Amino acid sequence: MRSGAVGTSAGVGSGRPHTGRTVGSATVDTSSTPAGAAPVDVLVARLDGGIGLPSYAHPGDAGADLVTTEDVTIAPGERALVGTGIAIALPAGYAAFVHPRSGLGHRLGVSIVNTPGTVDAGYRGEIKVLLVNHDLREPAVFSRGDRIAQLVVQKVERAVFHEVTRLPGSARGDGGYGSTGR
Ligand SMILES: O=c1ccn([C@H]2C[C@H](O)[C@@H](COP(=O)(O)OP(=O)(O)OP(=O)(O)O)O2)c(=O)[nH]1
Repeated sequence: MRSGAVGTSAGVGSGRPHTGRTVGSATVDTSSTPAGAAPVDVLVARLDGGIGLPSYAHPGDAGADLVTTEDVTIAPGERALVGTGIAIALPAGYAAFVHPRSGLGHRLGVSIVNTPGTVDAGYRGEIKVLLVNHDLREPAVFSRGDRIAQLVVQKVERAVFHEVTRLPGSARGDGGYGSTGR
């Protein structure tokens, strides 16, 4: 929990321990994981000593912020592959997804070309972010240490693909691409 004028309260009526912070008369859930779920351990190698570990801005955030190791200016409509200075080893059965930050999209028109980027459990290289500046007029300017993306760690399934000649029916069928109307 961040320092500040926040308190810890016991859950009421849930029958289980519950941590929260009090904002006005409301209690805001500050648990960073679903009830009873332990956080997953992810090994991190810092490839750039001046860069910190990925970090969650708030309890309960899904994405841990990633920063750029370099100063970079992206011209309107251009893209740039940017290093984050970290490499990770995820447990088997997990992947990490590199998502854009909504604030950068709103403020600068910056997103990620291949959003979300997929970091495989077996990948040991530096996590990089392929930023794109969608703004038509203004360059996007980032300094070393600026937060450029967020990393969401998730469990993933491995599928076994079984070929069939005919798929089971469904309510949607092959409708898509606006088939339900506007
Ligand atoms: O935004 C991203 C996306 C991917 N990667 C790294 C981790 C991932 O495990 C690896 C390969 O990514 P992906 O499978 O998307 O790349 P590909 O174009 O299919 O290349 P490859 O042939 O290497 O799989 O690149 C990143 O660092 N950032």
